[in-house]
Amino acid sequence: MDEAAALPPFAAIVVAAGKGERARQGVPKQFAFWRGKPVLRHSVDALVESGANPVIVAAPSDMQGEAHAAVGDNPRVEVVAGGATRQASVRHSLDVLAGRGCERVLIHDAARPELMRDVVARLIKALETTAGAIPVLPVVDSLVIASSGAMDGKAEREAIRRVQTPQAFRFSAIHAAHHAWEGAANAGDDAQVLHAAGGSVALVDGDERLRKLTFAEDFMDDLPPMRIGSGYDVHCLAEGEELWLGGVRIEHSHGLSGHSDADVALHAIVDALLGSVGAGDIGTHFPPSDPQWKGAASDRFLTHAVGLVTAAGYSVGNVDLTIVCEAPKIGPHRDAMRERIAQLLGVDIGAVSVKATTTERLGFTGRQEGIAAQAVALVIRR
Ligand SMILES: C[C@@](CO)(OP(=O)(O)O)[C@H](O)COP(=O)(O)OP(=O)(O)OC[C@H]1O[C@@H](n2ccc(N)nc2=O)[C@H](O)[C@@H]1O
Repeated sequence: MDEAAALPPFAAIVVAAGKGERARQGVPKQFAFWRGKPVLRHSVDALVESGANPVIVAAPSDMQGEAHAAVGDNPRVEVVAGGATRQASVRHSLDVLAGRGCERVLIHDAARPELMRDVVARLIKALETTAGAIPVLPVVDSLVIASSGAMDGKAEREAIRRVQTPQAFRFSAIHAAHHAWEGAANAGDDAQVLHAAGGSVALVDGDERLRKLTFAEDFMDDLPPMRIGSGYDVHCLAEGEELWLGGVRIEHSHGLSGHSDADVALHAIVDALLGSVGAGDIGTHFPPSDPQWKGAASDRFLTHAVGLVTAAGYSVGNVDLTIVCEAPKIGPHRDAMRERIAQLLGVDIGAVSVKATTTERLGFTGRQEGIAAQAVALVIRR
């Protein structure tokens, strides 16, 4: 039987308002790519698939757009502004849910991307008998009490558990507890808030896969050492247009027409880089229907693609570009293109190959109606 179908109705809150600088991903870690999509997207999708409705995502107030982009268009997901602290984000999200008849709520940290349906089911079931339930794991290492840098006794690990999220609560209990919280210091988690209000908190089995992504190396431990991507683009040749190829302006009887500067060579490289980390294609990031890209220089598209490769935990290894056209001759401009592309990619010129070929006057390129370009990119785990 489908587990989601067996669960009673519940809402979810995903706290994603932190800065996450320790992960050094260039963006807050909840928006960094991990296993092919933003960290935040993983648990939001898992909660939606488990039946959570709605899923409230508390994101930084100045990154609401990034949060919407990260979670995609899902009618069951609502993005709200988080607060200055995790607790403020949770309290505000609970207030957003108030009055909607919500009886159960899961509260989850976005930095824990792997969320298993069986953990959700265990947590929701525990609410039949307690006001709160949290997933925990035993401590396997021996523990010591430290004092001034020295061992000051042994701690009984049997009495200690490692706590994870999501944490499940009867809505009325946790909502009241957050508003009653007197603690000057920020509560470590929501179970402590409920416990301080006298609520009972049950322990259920957690899962090692629910680990929190905190440091840069957390983003790399399972990444394949290398990934490749390919890109292909075409643009029409037209009189009165400028000809930009490989980031270089070339004098020619015709130029390329398009929404941007139509640099078909850079576009192929952009798609190869985006493809290497599964980040869509150039048109999803820079829609030709979006007026802001009218006449845009394509080097900014390449810079954006390199940023996404970096955020995914990779750096550019090498790129191999082939320009397909009868004219102009690419040879005289090859090294200028290689130099400009290497500069944009942040790699040595030796990592950039620029080739050219005619199609023996065959097809649209042979009739000089347009220029095509294809590229392959290798990215290497940082
Ligand atoms: C660089 C930009 C800047 O706006 O414009 P140009 O200067 O090339 O015109 C665009 O990003 C250039 O996007 P590009 O992807 O080459 O344009 P198109 O071929 O028209 O595709 C636009 C979008 O439609 C999608 N698409 C395209 C063809 C197709 N049969 N189905 C699709 O879903 C693609 O995934 C792409 O995201």
